[in-house]
Amino acid sequence: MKVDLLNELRKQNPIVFNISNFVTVQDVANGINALGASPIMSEEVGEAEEMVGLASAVCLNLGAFTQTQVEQIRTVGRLANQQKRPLVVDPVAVGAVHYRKRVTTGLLADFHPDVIRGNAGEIAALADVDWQAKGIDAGEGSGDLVTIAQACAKKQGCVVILSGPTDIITDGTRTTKVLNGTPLFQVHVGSGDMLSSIVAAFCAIEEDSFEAAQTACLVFAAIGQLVVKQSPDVGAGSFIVKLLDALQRTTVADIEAIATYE
Ligand SMILES: Nc1ncnc2c1ncn2[C@@H]1O[C@H](COP(=O)(O)OP(=O)(O)O)[C@@H](O)[C@H]1O
Ligand SMILES: Cc1ncsc1CCOP(=O)(O)O
Ligand SMILES: [Mg+2]
Repeated sequence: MKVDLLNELRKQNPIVFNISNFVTVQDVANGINALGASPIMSEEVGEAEEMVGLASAVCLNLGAFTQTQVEQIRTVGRLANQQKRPLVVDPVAVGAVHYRKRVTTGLLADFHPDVIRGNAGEIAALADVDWQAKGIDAGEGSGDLVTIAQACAKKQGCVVILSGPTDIITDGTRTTKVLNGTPLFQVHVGSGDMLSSIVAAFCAIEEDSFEAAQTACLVFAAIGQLVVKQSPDVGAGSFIVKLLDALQRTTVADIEAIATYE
């Protein structure tokens, strides 16, 4: 695990172009900014080519799109492939809404992501595995999560992150489980969206998407865990504030001291 990619990220301060959703856009921007990357957002297809050109990685969040935005997302995804920018997709609620699954499947036929990051309900849906997703949340299912993540990686031909109490990162062959984290991530809407853009930030500075993805998962989960260790009384409101502080201040050594993965 290359935890010191975090120092490289802070040194390079890569620009990450995000198509976010209106719910969590500010968390995403401040999250990657605090960590050490440089966010930029856009909703206008007319500037897509320039946006992709100036960015070192692109994150497409499918959390709340209109038909117009789907066409912007399609254009940006194709441009990211053409301009060889690392591309991360977050398929929010694709397991809970048939319309989203249909649109997302169409988008994934038009461009190729380097990493897909979702919870169990979302990754199961993209692997065509039976699962009861619950809105934006993972929901319930009985399948083995490592098997589901690997099936999704093989089907989609990219690195897959199945996040949750344990994050599973796989390219279909290599697989890592990150055991760090805190249940408080679940009481803040936007935790997953922040992680997806942080994955894009690491992809901007590390060519191997699997390495980038596993480091991003460890860094984010460990920093959340450290927040709770340092402030045991933290609740849903103060968690995000303290998380932003910790994204800015936590060192590679702090993370290495509690890193738990296999
Ligand atoms: N119960 C939990 N314990 C520890 N970490 C968690 C838990 N649930 C989620 N996380 C962490 O929260 C972040 C967001 O993951 P997740 O909740 O799966 O995404 P989403 O918000 O898209 O459903 C990840 O870093 C994950 O490791
Ligand atoms: C509530 C909500 N509705 C549409 S997108 C969104 C945010 C999802 O954020 P996350 O997947 O990070 O919890
Ligand atoms: Mg999500």
